[in-house]
Amino acid sequence: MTFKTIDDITDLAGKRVLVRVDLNVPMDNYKVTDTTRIERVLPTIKELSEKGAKVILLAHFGRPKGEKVKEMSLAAVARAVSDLLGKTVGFAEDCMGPSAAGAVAVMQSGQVLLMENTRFHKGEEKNDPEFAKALAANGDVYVNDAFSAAHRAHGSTEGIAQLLPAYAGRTMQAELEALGSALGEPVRPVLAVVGGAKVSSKIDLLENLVAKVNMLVIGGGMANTFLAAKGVNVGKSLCEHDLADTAKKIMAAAETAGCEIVLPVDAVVAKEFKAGADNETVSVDAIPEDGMILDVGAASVEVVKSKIDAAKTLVWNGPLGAFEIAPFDIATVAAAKHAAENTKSGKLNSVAGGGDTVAALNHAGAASDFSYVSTAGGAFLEWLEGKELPGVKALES
Ligand SMILES: Nc1ncnc2c1ncn2[C@@H]1O[C@H](COP(=O)(O)OP(=O)(O)O)[C@@H](O)[C@H]1O
Ligand SMILES: O=C(OP(=O)(O)O)[C@H](O)COP(=O)(O)O
Repeated sequence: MTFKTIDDITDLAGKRVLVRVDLNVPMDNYKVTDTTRIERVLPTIKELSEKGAKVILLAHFGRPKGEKVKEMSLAAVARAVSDLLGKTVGFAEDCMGPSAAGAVAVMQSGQVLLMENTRFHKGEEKNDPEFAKALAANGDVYVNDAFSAAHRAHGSTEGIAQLLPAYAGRTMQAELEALGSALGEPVRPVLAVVGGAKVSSKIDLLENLVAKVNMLVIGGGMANTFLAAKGVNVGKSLCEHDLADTAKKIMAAAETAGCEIVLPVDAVVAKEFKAGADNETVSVDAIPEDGMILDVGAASVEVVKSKIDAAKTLVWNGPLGAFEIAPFDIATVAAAKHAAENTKSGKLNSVAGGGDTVAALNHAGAASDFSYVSTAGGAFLEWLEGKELPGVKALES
């Protein structure tokens, strides 16, 4: 597929450039706790700004479902972008309408403005053409630098690209090139590790993924849904019981494809979701009724390590446990360090991605030893499945 890049935009000086970025960063009490995604979009912002464009950033944050949710405002993120860019980043209270237009109208060449969360409008996720039109009204051209949101056919990732001349940003280009060269023809056996909390939005892609990989380790919140589908009582754990049939279908597809599915054999359970909560490690057959699985147990970690040893290529999205709250980071840190060691010694090609996964690898001190770290989680897995990503497709020239 070919697409235009920033090199193809003529006469950038003074142009209003709407840049879709992914600023869906891990946050704690209005403080950004991992800045990787921001750092990755800085080259595009800097280049456009240095070439005299008016740089207008569009982004989503969390899943506010079309409502204005204070905790999901991008105002705090604007400050973090400003600090890392070393330049003031203005903030518009809305991504469309009078406040957006007013903020854009007073911009000078080279200035940078971040618009409020696009998902505060229902039209974003519906990819409503009227919403896309309202976004497009503030720009002359559109640049998509959010590879990690390119699996979403939303107003700011797909709809808008139909309305304005559309170009790929530097990170979008770099991600596609790096993933192509790291995983275009992966050396087998290939191991996928999938964990995290976005169960309903990622479970479907596992059905195709099992046909592409030799082993699939399932951890984190995702594992609970599979365990429950197998009749395990997961107590009060994060679990999507209504997806039991989907989980069963995936396990059947894996068997047909000859992909080994590895589920936890033990779990660290607690009664509260908080740092330092009292916890115990139990077999998955003995989860207390009032317990929550917050990490996979030590025996499961050993199994995961042995699968990493058996693999020549690793793709990883989603932490194995609630790594933000100690001690439920133990399994994720141990697996990350093990994969980093195997990569350093040349035994493993390791690719990991996802906002929280990257934060977890940084927390483990392992990110720099991975072969490649993508900003994308779900998008990267869908790319691996061989799916066309709507946000990328819309850039096709
Ligand atoms: N057993 C679990 N119970 C609840 N939350 C979990 C569990 N395991 C992992 N998580 C949470 O999953 C989140 C990351 O999931 P996800 O957003 O899917 O990953 P990524 O952003 O890397 O794609 C983290 O915030 C982590 O706390
Ligand atoms: O964080 C993201 O994806 P990821 O958790 O798969 O890395 C992207 O910003 C997409 O967010 P979404 O999964 O709410 O559409």
